[in-house]
Amino acid sequence: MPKYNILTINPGSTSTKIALFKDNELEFEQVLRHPAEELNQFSKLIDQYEYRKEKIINFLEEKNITLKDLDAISCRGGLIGPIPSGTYTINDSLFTRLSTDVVHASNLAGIIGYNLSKELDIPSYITDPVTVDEMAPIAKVTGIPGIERKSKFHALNQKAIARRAAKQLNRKYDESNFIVIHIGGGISIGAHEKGKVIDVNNVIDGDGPMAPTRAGSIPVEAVIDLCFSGKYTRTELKEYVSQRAGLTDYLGTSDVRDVQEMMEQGNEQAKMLYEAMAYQICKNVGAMATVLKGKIDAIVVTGGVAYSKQFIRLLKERIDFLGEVIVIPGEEEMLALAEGALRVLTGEEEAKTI
Ligand SMILES: Nc1ncnc2c1ncn2[C@@H]1O[C@H](COP(=O)(O)OP(=O)(O)OP(=O)(O)O)[C@@H](O)[C@H]1O
Ligand SMILES: CCCC(=O)O
Repeated sequence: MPKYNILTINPGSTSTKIALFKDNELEFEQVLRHPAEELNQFSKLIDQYEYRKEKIINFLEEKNITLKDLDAISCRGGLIGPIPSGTYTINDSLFTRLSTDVVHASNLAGIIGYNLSKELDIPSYITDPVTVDEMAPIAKVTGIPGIERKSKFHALNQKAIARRAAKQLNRKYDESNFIVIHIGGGISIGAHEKGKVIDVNNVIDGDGPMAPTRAGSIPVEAVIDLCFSGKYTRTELKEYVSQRAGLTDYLGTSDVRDVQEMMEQGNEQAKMLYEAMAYQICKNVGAMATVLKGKIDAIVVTGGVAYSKQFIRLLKERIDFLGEVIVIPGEEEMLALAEGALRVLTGEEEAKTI
């Protein structure tokens, strides 16, 4: 049986991850770093398109990968408005959605992927973009008519990791209930009920726990005061709460390993903030436990910070009583992208379109 060569593309704020899969077997994975001095030449994210595309093509050429041998390109999907979970063919209409108002690096994946795929005459896809929306109507209600809570989270990794946990437990994902905690630069905590994420904090717009780079939920009155303080433009304030707040602003680092080192050296503020982050995560887990009415097959912890046994111990102190805690550190986004495309290429699933 011939295998499919699938290129996966997953851009972050300072790097672009690419990987080549033969079906779901990883051939190689590479992080292409984008130093600040190179990114600083672009005033808008969309302007980084050519630069990142060139980096990918140059790297593949250096590795002697013939682009013509690719069968499909699978891309991280970004902020494109609420859509159901699944794999989507990138067509002109999705391309337009991806390229309109690009405020998150993940949108660049599909923009690059679609252009490359047209040159190569192969299909390109996105799977489980950041704005996958399976939230129950009741979870969207706020106290202000016309304002709804939105579903923006690590959908790709949360879903992939929940499926893996289900496998570990010999269960089916769509017959199980999980609380998934993704702890990376941002933190999302999702209530997965029978394969649907019926409630989750909006990790992009400032909802949920304080995170390494993010403010999390802040009392509204203080936010109003900040908006009118004259200290920030609208763009600056948005950038601050989503990129430079949280541990980054308090301690000058978003690296939780640095924070642990500070604690070892007796830094009391670092210890308090580290514990506060764990405390806030647990409080949100408690909320999601009520969303699932206590019927929880497992709580699954993932993301970079899940590598820290010390942090996991802190979480367990408060959430152990709710059920089994499964730790799957890191993320499986590249594999999830390859598998998303593969399900379509093999006919197991029909690609969605918008
Ligand atoms: N062994 C470790 N111990 C503690 N923290 C770790 C360890 N390894 C990685 N981290 C932390 O994980 C965080 C990064 O996680 P991750 O790579 O999932 O984030 P990201 O991809 O940048 O952002 P996001 O997951 O929100 O998209 C950093 O704070 C890093 O310090
Ligand atoms: C949810 C997408 C990743 C992030 O910005 O934290």
